[in-house]
Amino acid sequence: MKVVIPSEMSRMEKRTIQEGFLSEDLLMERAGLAVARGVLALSPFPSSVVAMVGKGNNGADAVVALRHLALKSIKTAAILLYPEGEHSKALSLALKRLSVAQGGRPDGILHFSPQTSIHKLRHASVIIDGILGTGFKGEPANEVLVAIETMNALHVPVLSVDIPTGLDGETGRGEKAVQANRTVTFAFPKWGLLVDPGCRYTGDLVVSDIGLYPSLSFPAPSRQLILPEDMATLLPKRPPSLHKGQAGHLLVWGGSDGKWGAPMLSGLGGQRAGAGLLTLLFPHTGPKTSFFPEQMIRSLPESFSEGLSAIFDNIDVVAMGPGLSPGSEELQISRYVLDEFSGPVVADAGIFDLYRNFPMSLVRSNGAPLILTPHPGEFARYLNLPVSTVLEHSTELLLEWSEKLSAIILLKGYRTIIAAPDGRMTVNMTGSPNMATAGSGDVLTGVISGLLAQGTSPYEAVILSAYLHGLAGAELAKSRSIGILARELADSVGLVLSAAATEMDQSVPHDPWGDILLTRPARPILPTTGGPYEKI
Ligand SMILES: NC(=O)C1=CN([C@@H]2O[C@H](COP(=O)(O)OP(=O)(O)OC[C@H]3O[C@@H](n4cnc5c(N)ncnc54)[C@H](OP(=O)(O)O)[C@@H]3O)[C@@H](O)[C@H]2O)[C@@H](O)CC1
Ligand SMILES: Nc1ncnc2c1ncn2[C@@H]1O[C@H](COP(=O)(O)OP(=O)(O)O)[C@@H](O)[C@H]1O
Ligand SMILES: [K+]
Repeated sequence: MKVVIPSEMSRMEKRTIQEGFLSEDLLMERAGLAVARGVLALSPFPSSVVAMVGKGNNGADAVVALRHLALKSIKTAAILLYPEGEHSKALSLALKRLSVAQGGRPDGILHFSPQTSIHKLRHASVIIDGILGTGFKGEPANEVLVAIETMNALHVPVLSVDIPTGLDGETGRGEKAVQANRTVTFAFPKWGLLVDPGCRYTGDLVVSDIGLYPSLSFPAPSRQLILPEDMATLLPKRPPSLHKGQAGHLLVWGGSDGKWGAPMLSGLGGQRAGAGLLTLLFPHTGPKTSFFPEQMIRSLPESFSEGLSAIFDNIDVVAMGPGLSPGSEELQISRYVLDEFSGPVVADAGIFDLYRNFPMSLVRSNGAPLILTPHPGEFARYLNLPVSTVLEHSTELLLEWSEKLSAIILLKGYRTIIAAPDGRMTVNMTGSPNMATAGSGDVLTGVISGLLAQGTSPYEAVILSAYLHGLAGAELAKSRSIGILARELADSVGLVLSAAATEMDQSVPHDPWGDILLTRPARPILPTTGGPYEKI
């Protein structure tokens, strides 16, 4: 599914109006009606609905919603943050229409003050947040901050129009944003609503079609979200005559004393994703057998400078880094893999420590595909930045570094995000807190590598893996929400992949104009900066 940023959204709106001959009034009617429906989803029989109204079209949408509710005999009030002279044309018109629908009640349209508005707000069944939408830039002005704080301090359900006020739709930043219970967004989800920390402010996210012409906005989607229906086109094809030699040979190189399990789990992830053959490459001091008998072991010779090419012959994909401890031999081997091995390389864990003082050296001189899968702590160490900076600026950092390194970067987390050097980005929404267990990330590295080994193209392999890996955790959570082992997560990947492959051909009838409910994030909100990665 396409995901947009605010500038794409306003371009789409302008061109739909100018070239598509749909009026702003009509689009706003549809938007307002979707919001009114959202209000009733939160509170089916509201005693009163109050809207906090800014000066732009976000406020106008909220006022249109109030009118639809007033016409159904629901008590409504619009609380205005700005004097009439500052209102957009659409807002002025919407207020006139509301006043008629309210029968001209003097307390139907009021001006905001923290002292006098609090009574009305506190007794509302739902508050509509129509202060700022996609026109928001910078930091919320003072009068907006006061309104946000007033709303957040009350225990009244809040429905945000398009985006919670104070949230940046392009990056998901917004420490002081409205904490919504539901957000009704128009046409397409905005990137900032889906990524962390923005996703913690949206509540349930509903995407409502309002009739915009997406083709009038951009030639190709640059940002997206993976939905179940996207899987059909991404899954590797497995003809009936397939033999293991055709399903790819994955080599996982990693491990160190105390951490031999990490590469084994990556190997298992690759095998559960369908790789035909799996070899673990260990130093000569490493184990000679794997915990899993289906995995082959190859030991590096004590002096390996001449022998590396033989090791990587006939290998389709290399995953390197799980459990790896940095050292000069490790640098030498990784250089060989990056520059001489011609297949895709997935780099994780120990590789980020190995290259932390010279991050640009991770570039592959042979130009073959490179995929990096750090968690925020690893990415921060690798770039020598505080973790809080990585968490706050994840979108920008991923775009910048994937271009610099010519690599696909997947940043793991509650909402994993993926960036490609050409500017494409994907956010993944599957997952479950039961995955917060050692080795989950190792499994993901393996799943990506396993799909690559079967010939899936790099970007597709990465986004599909993030989706499947999260789905596997969520499936397991149905029977075990706590205490899973990473090896069980890998097993679950195999099961969800198989289920997806069998369901692939069954088309589900759907309503293309229907609202889409995207998410039910956990509440209450958690601190978004610092957090557990600070300790790593
Ligand atoms: N896109 C679509 O297809 C459709 C969009 N629709 C709706 O329109 C909404 C976008 O409307 P919009 O462009 O009028 O912007 P909106 O967010 O209401 O506010 C703009 C005002 O905010 C102000 N402002 C900015 N930053 C600020 C700050 N930090 N602190 C304080 N103030 C700040 C800024 O003032 P300025 O800084 O320019 O003085 C400006 O006057 C969109 O979200 C959706 O709800 C639907 O109706 C139909 C189809
Ligand atoms: N609460 C959660 N919601 C969604 N995904 C999660 C959650 N907790 C962990 N994960 C996923 O589990 C994986 C953990 O990876 P990582 O931190 O690298 O673990 P390890 O290093 O132990 O293998 C990531 O893919 C992350 O997205
Ligand atoms: K809003």
